[in-house]
Amino acid sequence: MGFDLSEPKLRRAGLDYHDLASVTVHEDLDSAWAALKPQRVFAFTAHASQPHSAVAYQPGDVLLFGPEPTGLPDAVRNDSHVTGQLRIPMIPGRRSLNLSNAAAIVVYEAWRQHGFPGAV
Ligand SMILES: C[S@@+](CC[C@H](N)C(=O)[O-])C[C@H]1O[C@@H](n2cnc3c(N)ncnc32)[C@H](O)[C@@H]1O
Repeated sequence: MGFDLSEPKLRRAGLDYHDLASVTVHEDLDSAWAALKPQRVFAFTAHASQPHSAVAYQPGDVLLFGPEPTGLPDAVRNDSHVTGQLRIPMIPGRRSLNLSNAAAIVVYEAWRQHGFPGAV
């Protein structure tokens, strides 16, 4: 994953919201595929050409992001479970967004497409 999920750091990063998140740590990618049995997996990378907003997100979709320092390795991007590679548009000359911002943009887009269920 590329960062430490140990309790003090997670608590600090998540402020008082962290216990609202449901987090599962899988042993490795194969264990994650076995547990999730995904129909569709979107790998997010600045190297893709299709924009993240071009997809109609569905329940059960897996959104796959790379670790902060290195991004997704080629072997993961080209894993047979990955059904699409998507890019979040950026202004020219920028290499990438940080991981939390990238994840927030995509999750929010999926939530927006479904009419923000559960929002107030
Ligand atoms: C900080 S970035 C990784 C940077 C890494 N040094 C690189 O050049 O690939 C962490 C993760 O955020 C996601 N990400 C960041 N910017 C993105 C973009 N413009 N489009 C899609 N995914 C992005 C990717 O999943 C990436 O692996």
